Amino acid sequence: MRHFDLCIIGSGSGNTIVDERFADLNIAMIDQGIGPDAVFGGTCLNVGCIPTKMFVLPADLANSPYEAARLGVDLTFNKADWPAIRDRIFGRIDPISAGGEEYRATAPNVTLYREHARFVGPGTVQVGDGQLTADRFVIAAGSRAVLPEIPGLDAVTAHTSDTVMRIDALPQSMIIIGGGFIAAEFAHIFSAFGVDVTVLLRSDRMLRHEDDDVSVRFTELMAERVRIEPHARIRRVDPGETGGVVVRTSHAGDLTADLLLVATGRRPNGDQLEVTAAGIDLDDQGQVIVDKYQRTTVDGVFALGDVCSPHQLKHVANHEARVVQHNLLHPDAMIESDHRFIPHAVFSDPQVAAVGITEAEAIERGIDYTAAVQDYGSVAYGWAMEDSRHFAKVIADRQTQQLLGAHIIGPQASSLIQPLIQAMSFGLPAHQMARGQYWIHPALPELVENALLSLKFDD
Ligand SMILES: Cc1cc2nc3c(=O)[nH]c(=O)nc-3n(C[C@H](O)[C@H](O)[C@H](O)COP(=O)(O)OP(=O)(O)OC[C@H]3O[C@@H](n4cnc5c(N)ncnc54)[C@H](O)[C@@H]3O)c2cc1C
Ligand SMILES: NC(=O)c1ccc[n+]([C@@H]2O[C@H](COP(=O)([O-])OP(=O)(O)OC[C@H]3O[C@@H](n4cnc5c(N)ncnc54)[C@H](O)[C@@H]3O)[C@@H](O)[C@H]2O)c1
Repeated sequence: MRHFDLCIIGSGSGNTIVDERFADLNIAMIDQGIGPDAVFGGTCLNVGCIPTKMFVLPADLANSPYEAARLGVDLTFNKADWPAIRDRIFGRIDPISAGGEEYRATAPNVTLYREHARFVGPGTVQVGDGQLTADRFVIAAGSRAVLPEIPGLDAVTAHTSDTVMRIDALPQSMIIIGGGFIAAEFAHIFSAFGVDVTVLLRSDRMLRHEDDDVSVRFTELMAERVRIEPHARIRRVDPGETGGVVVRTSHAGDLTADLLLVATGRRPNGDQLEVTAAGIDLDDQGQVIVDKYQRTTVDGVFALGDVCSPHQLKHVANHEARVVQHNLLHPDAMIESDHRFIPHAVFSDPQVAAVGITEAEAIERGIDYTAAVQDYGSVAYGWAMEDSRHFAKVIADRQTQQLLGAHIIGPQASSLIQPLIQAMSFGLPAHQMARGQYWIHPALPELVENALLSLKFDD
């Protein structure tokens, strides 16, 4: 049985840990691969953040005639050349994945295993037919798409985000089950490309974890482009008579489509890694339990990213990887992860971005807060855009003026949110942030300035 100084399981953010400072360690890296082709490099690069955003860009263009017409420009959307878009995107991504694998496979102090791993005892991992041991482990095994228990689902082709970006041709129609991040982004992508999209929701709204004002507005705006079925009650799924699927519901009868996309959340992979065989504890959500140093319940075993975090976001996985990297190198001077103000963005149309608490959470926690909603159309650039649909909402502590939450729905939301993340991270009070700096006129960040100035404080 081979023994290593360090074993890293997962080549997503886990792959960022090993650099020249680890040159004197004998390292095993294990990755079974991701997506239909079991590629190297994890979710974000291959089947997550990067390809989705590369599809969003042409989708935004395909959707632009609608906006252009409002402003007096006559554009026509003719068609999306799906194979060309798909092949351009993966023609750029696949070589990066292959190059990353080659780099790791040829590193003198790294042994790369491209197989499924599972713990069989403390400090011992089964990899394919063999076993290995290591002094220290990093569990960076990510998460996987969950398929809900719907009768018949296993007898139809149910796409997930892992497969839907590589389909041969655009379908004419698509049913999406779920109303979260992935549903919101793919509903935009495929409807912009001309696909007839139906979204089946368990609740009454898409993005229901966002601030209520945002999720209500998002659902209204998305409903102009796709069919949304709230409170959908799915009885079963069957293959369609001429291909595709039939989703049988008890609220709207049988719904048919050429393609079914399931986007109902992702489950951490600690169970399949059988971490409990090594004494590593999982919580009731299946996440590997870690402390503030990213240490699991077993000495010498760290975890990071989706496998241990309620925030399944790449910037969180990357942050935690930097913490783990430091703590491996400096076991006597460990640093803590900073999970205070974790932002997120949904790259749909409209975009949504948020950081901190929602207004409902402020009420639930009994916080003495003040909130302000600022419409895009109320600032110069938004007025020039003739925007009447989008807004920013800020929530602050009424006494300290510290920002507690920020929520933006509209163009460039994912960029506009950044100064608000900065203010929260560095403790900048709202009015000081608004008046302590220039805001370029007539640029869109004046939306943030005016939202801050709209907050009413006691003094
Ligand atoms: C469609 C989609 C879009 C997304 N868009 C965004 C976005 O815009 N912004 C954002 O911040 N986040 C986004 N995310 C989330 C983001 O991709 C993840 O949070 C992030 O990639 C997690 O990184 P990780 O290192 O924890 O895991 P991963 O990158 O998933 O790496 C885990 C690796 O471990 C391997 N592995 C798992 N189990 C085993 C095992 N037992 N044996 C061997 N190998 C194993 C897997 O094959 C995988 O390669 C998106 C996710 C999806 C699905
Ligand atoms: N832009 C981004 O940062 C981005 C983009 C995509 C994915 N992600 C990450 O990936 C994760 C997974 O995305 P997701 O959209 O699959 O999950 P999600 O948690 O965002 O949404 C899941 C949706 O499925 C619904 N649902 C759950 N079980 C269901 C069932 N049995 N029947 C019907 N509906 C059901 C939920 O009500 C919810 O609407 C996200 O939570 C996010 O962390 C991030």
